Amino acid sequence: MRGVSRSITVGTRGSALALAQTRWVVARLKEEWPDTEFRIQTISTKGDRDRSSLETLAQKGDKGFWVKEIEDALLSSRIDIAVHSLKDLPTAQPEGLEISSIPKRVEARDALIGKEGMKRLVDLPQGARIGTSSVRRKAFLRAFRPDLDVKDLRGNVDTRLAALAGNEYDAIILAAAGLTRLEMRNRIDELVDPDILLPAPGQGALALETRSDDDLAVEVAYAIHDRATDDRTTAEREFLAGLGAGCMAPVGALATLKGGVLTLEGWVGALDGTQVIRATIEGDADECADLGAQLAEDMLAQGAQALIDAAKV
Ligand SMILES: NCc1[nH]cc(CCC(=O)O)c1CC(=O)O
Repeated sequence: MRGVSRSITVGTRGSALALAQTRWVVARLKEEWPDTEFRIQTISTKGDRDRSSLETLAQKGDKGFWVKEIEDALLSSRIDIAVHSLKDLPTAQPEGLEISSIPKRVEARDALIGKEGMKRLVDLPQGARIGTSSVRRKAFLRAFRPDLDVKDLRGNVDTRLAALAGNEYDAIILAAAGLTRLEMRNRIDELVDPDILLPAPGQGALALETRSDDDLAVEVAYAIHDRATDDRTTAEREFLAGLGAGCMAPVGALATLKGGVLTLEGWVGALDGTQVIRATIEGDADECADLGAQLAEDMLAQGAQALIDAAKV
């Protein structure tokens, strides 16, 4: 039996999704550390309170939008482990904090939920109104189907589902992993092919963040680490970092692993859908960080910076 002498406080945002994924993490940690006591502490972030439009948020380019207050709680030892959606986490951690564990990712793709007769992207009629919360989805959807009316839709998963029930949208797109964690996988009408809509870097994966010098919390968290997910998401996030971009940029990345070979695909799109730069790189999984950085360089040479900058204004 493994146990640690002190209780561990796990902190997260208070949204239904954040709580569902934190309860999942704590249940997994409990399996590994049956004699340890875990507590869950919720913390409100700027992202939970700000009701600005997507464009305004992208303009602010605010990196720690969903995480600043949680990282402050870690640094002041009010919590010991923070649970984040990896895609919301800036690509660099503040001094004194580190990502000490990345559990296995089950689903990176985006999901479509539509009204009757609108249950697949290819079946949507001309001009169908699609609600989404990210500039990445907007850019890639408009590139795939310029005829669609892609509209802003912010809020938590419940808010977005309620909006679909109203008259303003014919379909909505959101991360499949979030719906799965909320036990709403049965609501998904289509898992969108990554060839149409490349997921956000790190989408669907979780990250456990700790103080770097808290050996106990680091060890506890690491018990549910998944090496393959780490390699894949490291490549994806290094790509994002190499572009100098964050989670509010029109950037997609998805890495796959086969027999130690990592293949990373990256896209950068114009918000109006008129252009998508796509590139792929392949190499040894041990070089995952370098592969991401190299792909970013390749894309910058192809003019990616202008698309990223344009999406901010
Ligand atoms: N920015 C919000 C956010 N952060 C993580 C998820 C979903 C779960 C995940 O990607 O791990 C979502 C909602 C969404 O994109 O639909």
